[in-house]
Amino acid sequence: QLSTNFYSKSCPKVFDAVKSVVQSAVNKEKRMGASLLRLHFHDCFVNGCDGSLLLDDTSSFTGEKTARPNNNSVRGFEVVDKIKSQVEKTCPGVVSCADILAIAARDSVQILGGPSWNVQLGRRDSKTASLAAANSGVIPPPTSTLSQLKTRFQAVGLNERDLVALSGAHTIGKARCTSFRARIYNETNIDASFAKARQSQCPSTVGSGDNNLAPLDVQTPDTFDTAYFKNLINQKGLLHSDQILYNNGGSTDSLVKTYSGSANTFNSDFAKAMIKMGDNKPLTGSNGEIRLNCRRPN
Ligand code: HEM
Ligand SMILES: [Ca+2]
Ligand SMILES: [Ca+2]
Repeated sequence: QLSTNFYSKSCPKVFDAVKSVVQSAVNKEKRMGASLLRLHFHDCFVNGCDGSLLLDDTSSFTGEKTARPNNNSVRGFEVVDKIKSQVEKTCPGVVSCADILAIAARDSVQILGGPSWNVQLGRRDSKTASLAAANSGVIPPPTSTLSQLKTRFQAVGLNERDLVALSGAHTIGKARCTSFRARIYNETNIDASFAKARQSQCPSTVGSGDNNLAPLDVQTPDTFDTAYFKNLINQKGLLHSDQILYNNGGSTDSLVKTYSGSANTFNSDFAKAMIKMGDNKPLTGSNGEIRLNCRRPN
């Protein structure tokens, strides 16, 4: 039901408006591109791409921001607010927050050196959000096995190829010590000097240094490239869920090799998979609403 020309009459300037805010946010801090990309993922995996993640808690529901995968982790809400207020100035009441996340994700990837694609549009915003849904495991934890990752992606219409391509998003951005502690101290499929370097900033004791950050891609944390896949081949994946994609004999090993050697294949598969992910259960027609403020229902 979505289409690339959804706003061509009602808000043709939406693309310029989003892009300019994303550009200045990334100019200020490269990591923000990663953070914006992740927001679209965490929105789409919980009850579809409906902007639910953006809602603050209200008296009638507790939202998703404090859910396990999100708490002290997802960021970029102020940038989304800035985009929304720019877009509202240009075309009041027309563009959904869910669509803004999809466009901002695309722009972020492109600005950091990755592919671009035509974003499918026409999503509407949810009037509510669910802490329980966000905590239910639909967003897989970094401790997941490969088969758990596949199941979670399959549940939203994404296959194994999409899983590997989309995991390539970890070519940018950062993770907290608490997300990779178990891997760097306990696992064997990890490069020894890499583990040592990470351990120096992430103490083994649970609760100490939990929020210390490390780049997901040890080589080029601010560039959207294929270094992530080269890291996996060198056993330098930061998360358990990263390294599991290249595990000597695993079903995804050959895809990792393909992407590590071909930016064109990776870029094209990543773009396709992003469009598929963005197609998950959108609200359309008269369902949902166009929120005026992304943080609360109208
Ligand atoms: C395959 C399953 C996935 C798992 C288990 C996973 C897990 C994680 C974890 C644990 C972090 C670090 C969070 C923290 O420590 O605060 C992270 C960061 C990130 N993830 Fe994923 N992720 C997955 C897939 C994806 C997908 C599909 C995307 C986007 C298309 C994505 C984009 C990102 C980005 C860009 C960051 C860095 C964010 C920042 O620096 O603000 N991830 N992910
Ligand atoms: Ca959602
Ligand atoms: Ca990179």
